[in-house]
Order: sequence, then C-alpha cells, then structure tokens
Amino acid sequence: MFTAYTADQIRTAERALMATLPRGTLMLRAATGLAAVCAAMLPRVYGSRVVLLVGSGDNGGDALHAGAVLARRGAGVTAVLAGSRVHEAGLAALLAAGGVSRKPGGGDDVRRAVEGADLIVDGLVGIGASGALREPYAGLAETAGHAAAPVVAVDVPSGVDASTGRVEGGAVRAAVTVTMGALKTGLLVDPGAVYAGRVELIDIGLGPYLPGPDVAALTRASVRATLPRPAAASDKYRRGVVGVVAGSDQYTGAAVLAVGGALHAGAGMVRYAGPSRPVGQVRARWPEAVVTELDEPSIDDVGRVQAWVLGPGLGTGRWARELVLRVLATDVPVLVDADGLNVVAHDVSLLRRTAPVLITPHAGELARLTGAARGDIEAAPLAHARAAAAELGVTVLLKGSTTVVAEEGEPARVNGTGTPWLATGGTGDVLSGIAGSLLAQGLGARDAGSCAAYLHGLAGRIAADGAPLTAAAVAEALPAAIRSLDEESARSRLP
Ligand SMILES: NC(=O)C1=CN([C@@H]2O[C@H](COP(=O)(O)OP(=O)(O)OC[C@H]3O[C@@H](n4cnc5c(N)ncnc54)[C@H](O)[C@@H]3O)[C@@H](O)[C@H]2O)[C@@H](O)CC1
Ligand SMILES: Nc1ncnc2c1ncn2[C@@H]1O[C@H](COP(=O)(O)OP(=O)(O)O)[C@@H](O)[C@H]1O
Ligand SMILES: [K+]
Repeated sequence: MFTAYTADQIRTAERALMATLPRGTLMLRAATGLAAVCAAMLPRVYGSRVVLLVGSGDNGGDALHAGAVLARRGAGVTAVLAGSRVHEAGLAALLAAGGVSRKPGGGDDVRRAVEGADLIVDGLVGIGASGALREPYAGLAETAGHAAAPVVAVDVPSGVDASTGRVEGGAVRAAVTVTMGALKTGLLVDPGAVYAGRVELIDIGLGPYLPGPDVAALTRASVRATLPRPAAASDKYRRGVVGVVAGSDQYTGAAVLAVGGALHAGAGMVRYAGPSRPVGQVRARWPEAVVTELDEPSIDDVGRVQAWVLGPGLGTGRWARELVLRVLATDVPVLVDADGLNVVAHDVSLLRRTAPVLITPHAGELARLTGAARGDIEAAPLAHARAAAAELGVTVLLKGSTTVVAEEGEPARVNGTGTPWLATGGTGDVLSGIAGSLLAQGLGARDAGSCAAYLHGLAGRIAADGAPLTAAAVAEALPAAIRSLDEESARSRLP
C-alpha cells in the first residue's frame, strides 16, 4: 500500500527528523535525488539548458541545490528568482557551480530562457504554499505551461494544495513530480493528480517519523493479498452469491454490464432480477447468470444472496422506488449506484441500515445526494467524499479520473489505475458489478470498493491498450487484470 500525508503531517515528521541531523542535510538529500531525476530526463546533461523557477522558501532551495549539481555536470543553468527572498546557501551553490540568476521582471529575457529550455524545474512553492499562486509566480507557471520542455515539479506542482489536491487559479503542469520524504495527499487525488504527472518519491529518511497516513493507495501486492480466492473445497454458494437488481425496459444495457462485471469478478453465482426486456438480454449474453423475470417489483422469489447490486439503469418511477425499498430492507450488504442513488436522494435516511452500504456515485450523483454543487465536489472530491460518508453513514466510492473511497474513521483510499478511455458510457455499471461481487465474497465495503476500482482501472487499461474501449470489453478484461496481479514482472509503480 502506498501511503500519503498532509503538509502538516510532513512538517511535524520533518522537524523530528531534522532535530537528529546537521543543518542542511535533508535539503541536500532532497536535491541529490531531484538532480538525478532531472539528469535522467535529459538526453545528456552536458550542454543542456535548464531553467529553475525559484520561490522564496525551501522549495526554491531544493531547486537551486539540484541546479548546482546539474551545472557541475556541464548544464547551462538559469535560476529565475521569483521571490522577495531567496535560499542563500542554495543560490551560492548554484553560482559557485557556474549557474546564473535572473529576476522575472527583466523583460522578455526570462520568457525566452523558459521557452528555450530543455528542462524546467518548478521550485516556486511546495508544502509551505497558501492559497492561489500570487504574482509573479502565477505568470511564471503560465509561461512554463506554454514551453515545449517538460516540467519537473519539486515536491508538489506549484499551485496544487499539497494536503488536498485543490487548485485555486492556475498551477504548474508537471511531467514528473519529485516528492520528498513521503507522498502528499494532493498528488494522488483530483485535481492535483492531473497536474502532478508521474510521481517519483525521494527517500530522505522520513519513514520512522511519519504518523498514520491521511490516505492510502492500493498496490498490486495489496490487492492480491486482499482478493478472495477459491479454496480447494469451495463451492459456488460458499464463494458468494451476488444479486443484481438493475436495468429496465428502457435501459437494458446497464443490466447486461452490471451482471458482466459481477460474473468476471469471482462470485460463485450471479442472480439477476428485472423486467422482461433486460431479462431477455441478460439471458442471451450471460447464460451463466441465474435470472428471475419480475412481474412485480419484489425480490421475494430471487433466492438467497450475500450482497446486492442495486440501481444501474433501474429508472426512478414507482417500480424502481419499490425495488430500492425492498433491497435496502434486506440484511446483507448493498451497493447502491446510479438510479438507485437518484431514488434515495429523496430520502437519504433509507441508506441507514445495519448491514454495510457502499455507494458509487460520480460527482453529479453525489451532488443530488448531499445538495453540494457538482463543481465544488469536482474541485475537492476527497473532502466531499469524506463529508458524505460521515453524513450518510455509508462507504462512499466517488468516481472520477481518480477514484476516492471514504469511510468514517478510516484513512481514505485513492485509486489512479484507470485510463481516460474509461470515460465512456456503461463502465460505471461494470464497476458496480465488480464491487458487488467482492462484497458477496465477503470483503468489507472499503476493501470491496477500493479493490474494485483498482481492478476496473487495470481492466480498462488492458481493454483500451491505446484505443477506445467498450464497457463490455472492460468486464471481459477482468480475468486478465486479476491474472496480472501475480505476474512477477508486474512491479508496483507509484500511481
Ligand atoms: N522542511 C524540510 O525539512 C525539508 C523541506 N524541503 C523542501 O521545502 C519545502 C517547504 O519549504 P518552505 O516551508 O520554505 O515553504 P515553500 O518553499 O513551499 O514556500 C514558502 C514561501 O512561499 C511563499 N508563498 C506561499 N504561498 C504562496 C503563494 N500562493 N503564491 C506566492 N508565494 C507563496 C511565501 O513567501 C512562503 O514563505 C518543501 O516543499 C520541500 O520542497 C526539502 O528540502 C526536504 C527537507
Ligand atoms: N478521465 C478518466 N480517467 C480514468 N477513469 C475515468 C475517467 N473518467 C471516468 N473514469 C471512470 O469511468 C467510470 C465511469 O463511470 P460512470 O460515470 O458511472 O459512467 P456510466 O454511468 O456511463 O457507467 C468510473 O469508474 C470512473 O472512475
Ligand atoms: K513546486
């Protein structure tokens, strides 16, 4: 499991570590790691042009010291000193190594340097930042955004809140973020994750001083360890039976896709219940599902299940409302998605039950549930998922380009295994089926949600392979995704 921390948690740990070391040691460790990543991104260091955007704090100090290392190896390094102050020791090191400095007010000079660079290092602000970038930082971040060279962000992309991932105004878009000591939450959740690019973690010895994490991200190894596997003596009932109440005569595909997700995620059996049209399609597509055609909105004749998937394509009329009430009245875990959420939005107290509830909204569905504005949720998904989990008393899996799973009293889980190709109709229905299948196999709501998001993202990558995918292909790629957890070569990478 990868773990990530808020700026305050990092600062506290850093103070404790720093007290044990000679002054300046940590920054040199950080800068050495940063310089190595920069050097690896250049075809060759000697003769290349590197521009450092340097703020007034230690983030700028990291950039200057790394710049000194690159200058000693023959790079032409220009530091743009954007702050009213500068890290003196860092600047002295850079100048001694042959680097030069500029002030951002110096006409077109700085713009030309940035545009002509082979590599740009963003050392404007790190975990000491507060609020939107002020000038001249904001202008420099924008100039860097127009440059052809890749940007390496020091610790966090400037403009991204390290603790929350929030971006007020503009922020630096990094190809790579070199983060010091430990991952920051803002690098793993939207919108910050989008600005961070690839994240490289530099070990500066902070580990023993870190508290419990703010958020965690599953790895291949942790998913492999969590995922239920059939034992020698397993039978289909003991492996877990999942019931799917989804689809309507209008939305038949949602039923097919949710059942497809459930079938490929390891449940011993999938029971599907719905009206005649989706029943016909589920039967035709998935002969292995046990299907009950409903004349009435009742689940009395469906048979026993260990968890329900409720909602994709269900509609929101009387039929749907009746089914939602009946499924939520059972005593097994329930996953509520899509129209199931639209129905309970009228009375969220329906979600209060003894057995676990996992809800899987996208930002629009969460907005209908909590009354928050969709834009506010998208700007701060982690905070909104946490607030909804506390307010509704359920586990919340909030979908987006990164997915957040929040449960009160536990570190949130974040997932970045997906691909933008997943942004296509029906992939959410597949995710519901997967997570419901894992609930039926006995995982708790947080594990079921986060493992489902992980596998769904991985299956999305396999299904897409650089081209458009279909939701059905994501369901069918699940076995390959699960198999890949065991591959020796499939080393866990930072998200
Ligand atoms: N504390 C430590 O032990 C270590 C810190 N390191 C580096 O130090 C950084 C933190 O350094 P600092 O605490 O000096 O803080 P920063 O360098 O992140 O920023 C501090 C200064 O930036 C300015 N500022 C803040 N918000 C701004 C905004 N929105 N617009 C424009 N200017 C703004 C303020 O003048 C503030 O004093 C880390 O992110 C990391 O890069 C590393 O060297 C590792 C060791
Ligand atoms: N840009 C993206 N990058 C990665 N995953 C994405 C992106 N956009 C959407 N997804 C994923 O695709 C799925 C879409 O689900 P949802 O919004 O419910 O769509 P639908 O209702 O059409 O099934 C979610 O799992 C979401 O996390
Ligand atoms: K930075």
